[in-house]
Amino acid sequence: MTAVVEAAGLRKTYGETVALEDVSLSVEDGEIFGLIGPNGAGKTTLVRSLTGTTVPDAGTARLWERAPTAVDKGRLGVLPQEFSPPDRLSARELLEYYAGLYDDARDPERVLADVGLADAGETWYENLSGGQKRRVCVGSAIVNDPDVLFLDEPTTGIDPAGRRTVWRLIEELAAEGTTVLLTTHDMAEAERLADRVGLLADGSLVASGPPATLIENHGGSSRLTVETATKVSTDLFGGLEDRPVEIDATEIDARDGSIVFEGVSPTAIEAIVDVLEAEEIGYTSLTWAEPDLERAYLALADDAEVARTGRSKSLAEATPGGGSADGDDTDGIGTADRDQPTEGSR
Ligand SMILES: Nc1ncnc2c1ncn2[C@@H]1O[C@H](COP(=O)(O)OP(=O)(O)OP(=O)(O)O)[C@@H](O)[C@H]1O
Repeated sequence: MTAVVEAAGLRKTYGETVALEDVSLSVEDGEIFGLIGPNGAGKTTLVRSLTGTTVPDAGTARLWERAPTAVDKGRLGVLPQEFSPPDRLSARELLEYYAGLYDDARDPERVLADVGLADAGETWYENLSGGQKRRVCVGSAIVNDPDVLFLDEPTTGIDPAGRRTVWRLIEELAAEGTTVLLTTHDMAEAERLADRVGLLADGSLVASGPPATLIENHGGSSRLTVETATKVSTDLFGGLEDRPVEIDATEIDARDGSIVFEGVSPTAIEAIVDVLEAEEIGYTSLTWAEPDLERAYLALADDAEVARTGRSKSLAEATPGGGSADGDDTDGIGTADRDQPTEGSR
């Protein structure tokens, strides 16, 4: 396999903000690479470095072993996070316009159908719904039939059925050999589409690998959540050491209105239900969840946060009012007199 997209030791700062710190990755020919990470982690900055729309302070970005700015633009498809095409063109006219910029473009009518807009071709861009607008933008990024496609949150605002349409389209493009770098906050999207996923946190690539490997290594274990009308004591299940009933779980955690069994085996469900019924505890639902990419992501992002600040963000977020768990507000951001370095092109 050949590396088509490569970052080596990329660093990018904006004033005091370190947007990227020593980021290295490579995306192979025909691969879909998913880039995930919290808001402000540096994903867009990485995409912009790789597409030549921002210049890193250090390190190199390469497409087919060349500087991104030296690559024939006809071979690239780029869907930025925010994209504002001319309002007063219809969806069809917009795709025809973008197709006209390339010597060898796809049929705009076919692209309209591919993004699920065959019936909205006559509608002006400004009159399309938010999700329809995003579909046109996805269409405009693929109209030149690119060899490498950068998609920054392609399905934001698109309804679930439309999302699947776009997912199938991305899968088809990859099957035909297009290399895709996909930025997303939708873990189901990353899990379904990506051959490999990279997690950026605070400008650093903290983990990468196939979704199944990240899930296996960081996704925890199977979990049963029982929604109850009242708070239930874990003592009912005998704690972990001294159980009156054998509940096969690694951790039992009582919360307000729910009790969570971690590392629980399916055979334990019957015993749990027996306890609830014997104790006459009403419950509204029992939800079984296998580890998934979302849980792996949360665990990895939290590890990164702890490494950076010494504190768990999930704890801080669980605190009413969104303050930090220990009440320390030294991280609060003052708005007065704040330097806000910008780069003109953003
Ligand atoms: N042009 C700019 N000027 C100043 N700061 C910037 C600029 N672009 C990005 N930043 C800062 O760099 C950091 C990384 O931003 P970036 O947009 O790359 O994050 P992201 O991972 O794409 O976030 P999101 O998930 O919210 O889209 C943030 O702290 C952001 O405020």
